[in-house]
Amino acid sequence: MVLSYKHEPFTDFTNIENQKAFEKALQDVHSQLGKDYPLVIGGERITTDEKITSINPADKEEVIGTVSKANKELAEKAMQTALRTFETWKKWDPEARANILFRAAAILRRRKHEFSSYLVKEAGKPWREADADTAEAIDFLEYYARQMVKLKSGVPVESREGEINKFNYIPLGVGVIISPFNFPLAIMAGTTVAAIVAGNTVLLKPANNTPVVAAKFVEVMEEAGLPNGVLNYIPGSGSEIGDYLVDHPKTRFVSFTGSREVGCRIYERAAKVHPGQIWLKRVIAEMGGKDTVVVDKDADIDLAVSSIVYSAFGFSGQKCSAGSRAVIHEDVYDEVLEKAVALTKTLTVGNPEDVNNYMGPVIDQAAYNKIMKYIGIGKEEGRLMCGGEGDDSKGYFIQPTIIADVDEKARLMQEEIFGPVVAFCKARGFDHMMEIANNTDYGLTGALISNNREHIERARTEFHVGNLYFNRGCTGAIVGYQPFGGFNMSGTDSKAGGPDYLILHMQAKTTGEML
Ligand SMILES: NC(=O)c1ccc[n+]([C@@H]2O[C@H](COP(=O)([O-])OP(=O)(O)OC[C@H]3O[C@@H](n4cnc5c(N)ncnc54)[C@H](O)[C@@H]3O)[C@@H](O)[C@H]2O)c1
Ligand SMILES: N[C@@H](CCC=O)C(=O)O
Repeated sequence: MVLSYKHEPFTDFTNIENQKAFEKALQDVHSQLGKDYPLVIGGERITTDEKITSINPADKEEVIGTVSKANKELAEKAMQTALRTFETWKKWDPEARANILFRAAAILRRRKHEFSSYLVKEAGKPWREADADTAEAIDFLEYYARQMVKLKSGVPVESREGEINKFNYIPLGVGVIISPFNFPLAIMAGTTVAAIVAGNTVLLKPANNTPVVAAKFVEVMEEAGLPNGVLNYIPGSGSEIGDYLVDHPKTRFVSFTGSREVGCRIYERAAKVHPGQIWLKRVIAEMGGKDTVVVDKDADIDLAVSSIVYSAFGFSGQKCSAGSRAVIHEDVYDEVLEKAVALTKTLTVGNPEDVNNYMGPVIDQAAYNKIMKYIGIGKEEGRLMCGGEGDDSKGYFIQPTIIADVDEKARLMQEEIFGPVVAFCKARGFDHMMEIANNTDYGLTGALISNNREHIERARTEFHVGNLYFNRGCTGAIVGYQPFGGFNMSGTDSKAGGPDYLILHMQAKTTGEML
C-alpha cells in the first residue's frame, strides 16, 4: 500500500552528524568533477565535439563538467525517438509508470547529499537551499506518482438509463521540457516527471549553467527502470534547438520555466501551426516575478523584518518568488527599515561550500553585470542603506543590498532583478499598500505581515498573486501544500505541485456506450 503523501523533511545541519555527512558528500562530488556527459537519446550515449562547460559560480576556475551539445540534427533524432517510444509508453499502466517515480524518489533520497552537493557546486547554492531543492525534487516524484494513481480511472460522470458514460485522461504526445538554472534539480525533475508519469515522452533541455545535475538525474530515472526513449536528454542552445523544437510540427506541448522574455517568445512561436501539424500545441509557461512583502501598521515588527530579509536574500534573490519589494506602512517604515538593515548586515556572503555562509554567488557574469547595473539604478532611484558592492574576481559575489525610499513606479519596484536587491517603499495606508502590491505586470507571490483580521481578509481577495502568504515570507512553497504558479506575466498559473498539474499534460476523452 502506498502511504499518504508527506513532504520530504529538510536536513538539520546543526546536527554534527549531518554536517559531517554533507562534508563527505561534498568531497566525493569534488572528486567527480570535470567529467564529460553525453546526450542521451533512446538510451544511446552520444558525444558531440561541441560542448557546454559547466563551471562553479563561486570559483570560475573550477569546471563541474563538460556536456555534449545537441544541434538541430540531434534534436530531430531525439524527436523521432520520442515519437516512436510514445506509441508504447502511452499504453503502460499508469500505476506502473507511477512506480518508476516512487523508485526514483527512493534512489534520490538515498543520494540526497550527493545531489545537494552538486547543487552547491554547480548552482552556487548554500547547503540549506541545496537541501531544500533536492527535497523538493523528491516531493515532486512522490506527489505526481500519487496524483497519477488517483487519475488513472478518470473522473466519474453521470449516465442516463441505458448508457454508460466515462471520462478518462489520456496522454498528449511528445513534450519539450525547458528548465531554468535556479532550481536545477527540483524544477527540472518536477516538470520532466509530471509529463512522463502522465504517459508522454519528453525531450529535456536543461539550463546551460546547470546541465550536470540534470545528467545525474537522467541516470536516476534509468536506474529506476524508465524505458529508453521516454526521457531524452538534449542540452543545447536555447535559440538553436529551443526554437527548433518549439516550432516542430510534432511537438505536442512545451513545458517551460524561465524568464518572461523567453516564455513570451515560446508562447508566441508555439501558437503558429506549421505544415504537417495536426493539433494546437499546449504551452505551460512559468515565468518571472516582482514579489512584495507588505507590512501593515500593527504587524509584528521582528517577523516583518525577518520575512523581508530572508525572502529577499535566500539563494541571493535568485528565486522567481524572491521578495524584491517591501511595501511598509509609513507609521512603522523607519523601524522596519532600520532593523532590516541591521539583520542584513549579519548575513555572510562567500563560498557556499562553507556551511556558515548564508549567501553564495549569483549564477554567472551576465547575471552579475545585470544586478550591478540595477544597483546603480537603485542608487539614483533611492537611498543605498547597505550592500551595493560586488566582487567578480574569483566568483560572482554581490552583497545583500537594501535601497530605501523608492517610488512605487520606479524601475527598482517594477522590473525583475533576480539578485540580492530589495527596494523599500513607504505606503500611506492599507488601500495604498494593496494598490502598490498590484502595480506590476507580474503576479507570482506576495506576503502580508499583519495582525489586522479585516486586512488579512481583504488581502485574500485584493492582493492579486498566485501564491499569497500571511505572516511569513513569500518564498518556499512546498509541493502538495502550496501549489505554485503565478498570474499575469508570471505565467500560465499551472500550479506545480498541485492537484491540477498533471491534467495539463493530458487530454480528456469521453466515451458513451448504449446498452
Ligand atoms: N514561475 C516560476 O515557477 C519560475 C521558477 C523558476 C524560475 N523562474 C524564472 O526563471 C528566470 C531565471 O531562469 P533562467 O535565467 O534560467 O531563465 P531563461 O529564460 O534565461 O532560461 C530558461 C531556459 O530557457 C532556455 N532558452 C533560452 N532561449 C530559448 C529559446 N529561444 N527557446 C527555448 N528555450 C530557450 C534556456 O536555455 C533555459 O533552459 C527568472 O525570470 C525566474 O523568475 C520562474
Ligand atoms: N517554488 C519556489 C520558487 C521557484 C522559483 O524560483 C518558492 O516557492 O520559493
